[in-house]
Amino acid sequence: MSIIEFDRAGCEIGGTPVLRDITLTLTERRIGIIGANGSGKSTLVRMINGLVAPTTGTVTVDGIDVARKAREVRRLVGFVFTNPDTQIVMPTVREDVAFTLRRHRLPAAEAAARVDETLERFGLTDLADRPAHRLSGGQKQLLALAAVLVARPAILVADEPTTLLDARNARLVSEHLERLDQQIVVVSHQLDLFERYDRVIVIDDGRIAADGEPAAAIDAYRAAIG
Ligand SMILES: Nc1ncnc2c1ncn2[C@@H]1O[C@H](COP(=O)(O)OP(=O)(O)OP(=O)(O)O)[C@@H](O)[C@H]1O
Repeated sequence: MSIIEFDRAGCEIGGTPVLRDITLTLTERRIGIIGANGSGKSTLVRMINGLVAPTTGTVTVDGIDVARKAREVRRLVGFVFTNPDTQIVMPTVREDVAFTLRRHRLPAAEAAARVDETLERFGLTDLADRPAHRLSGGQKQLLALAAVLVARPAILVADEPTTLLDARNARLVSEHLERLDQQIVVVSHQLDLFERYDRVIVIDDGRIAADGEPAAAIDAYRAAIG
């Protein structure tokens, strides 16, 4: 697993502190982040791939400073957003997954094989030539995952990846997430998603309010929100 390290990291946006003094070393395979609306979860996970830079302290991934070397960090850290529509950029399912690999300069046959293998893994083979924007919400989220994971990042960060999905599709996406070999960091309000995770961190008003085994951290969060 990679080492994600927050060292007294803080973030101010427009003069307002959003995260304060976060010190964390994340080495577990499956990490969940929970907390109330506006507590700072998205900002925290966006720091892991340099989408947001800390305004104090540092965040590093395997020793690489995300503020200084965001591009290098993004090769290690894939990011999936809540709304897959914001991530789908190509007309068809296959083209969208293949698009990610354009920067990788792989031999064409190898790139095609990787795309096929990734489509298969996410149950998208039969939909490969369909217009991506016409997929269902669940299929779109699987496509967003496939398009990020085809590049084989060491870490996958997912910010509320099941929020827009119905219960069946939410379960499908969360099962795919759990099966990944990658280290995953997932933000969700759907607390049962984290039952089998290795570690859960509770964020409250920009600070770490609890951190540990899922059951204990979730109980602490439930107690705090009454
Ligand atoms: N780009 C921005 N400009 C202004 N304020 C921002 C920006 N990004 C975040 N904030 C503020 O920072 C705080 C934390 O936001 P963040 O999105 O990290 O919270 P969150 O815990 O992910 O919330 P939610 O559960 O609602 O998604 C909020 O008060 C939000 O309004």
